[in-house]
Amino acid sequence: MTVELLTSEAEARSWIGAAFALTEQQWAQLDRFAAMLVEENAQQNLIAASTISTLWVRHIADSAQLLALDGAVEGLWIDLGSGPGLPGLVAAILSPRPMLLVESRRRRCDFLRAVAGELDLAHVEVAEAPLERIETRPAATISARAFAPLDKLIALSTRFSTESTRWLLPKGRNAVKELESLPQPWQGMFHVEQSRTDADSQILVGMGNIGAKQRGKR
Ligand SMILES: C[S@@+](CC[C@H](N)C(=O)[O-])C[C@H]1O[C@@H](n2cnc3c(N)ncnc32)[C@H](O)[C@@H]1O
Repeated sequence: MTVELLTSEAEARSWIGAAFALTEQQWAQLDRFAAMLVEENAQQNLIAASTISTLWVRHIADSAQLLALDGAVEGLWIDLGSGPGLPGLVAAILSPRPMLLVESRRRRCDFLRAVAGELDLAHVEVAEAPLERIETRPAATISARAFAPLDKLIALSTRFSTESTRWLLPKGRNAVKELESLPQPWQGMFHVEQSRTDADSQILVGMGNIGAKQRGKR
């Protein structure tokens, strides 16, 4: 499907406002999150400095577009390797669904907790540990942005999936290549969506319990 690319900060804001019918409070929360992200970036490396001038396209809308692709309307969303909350905190501002942010680095978790606290996002939980050590919980949605190569990502996270889990995996330029490297039964669980924020990037959208389909078998 053809999507209209967001090419400016104004377009990114305008698309988010229209797509999610934002309240004033949500606008204020997104603006505050963006400001805290830029401020904290001077203390720890959260986003490339070169992307600060295009923060709304490159990070906020880039994260928000995942929520627009999510078929699940309720249930736990788990964001793997959340870093500064991309896409997890953006999705949590736009949706009241329970959000589990999994992040192994303490300073990043401190930032995630600070934002969730200041923005009063009581439905956000921060799991400060490697994903490998997180207790298994069934997820309605699993997202992972710049977290791990696809095969590793699936191996680490399949235990959180059920037959109705929605997978939202922005994969940049290598999306199709990574998908094609998966065993056939897993490939069939995904389709590819064009990113709204980068003409060369794509998002793998999947559905189901990957663990239930054994590697190499149809
Ligand atoms: C490249 S960053 C991406 C962060 C964020 N998703 C984004 O798009 O900006 C990957 C993040 O995953 C975290 N991470 C890597 N391996 C992890 C693991 N096994 N469990 C939890 N977090 C992990 C890193 O600490 C880092 O914050």
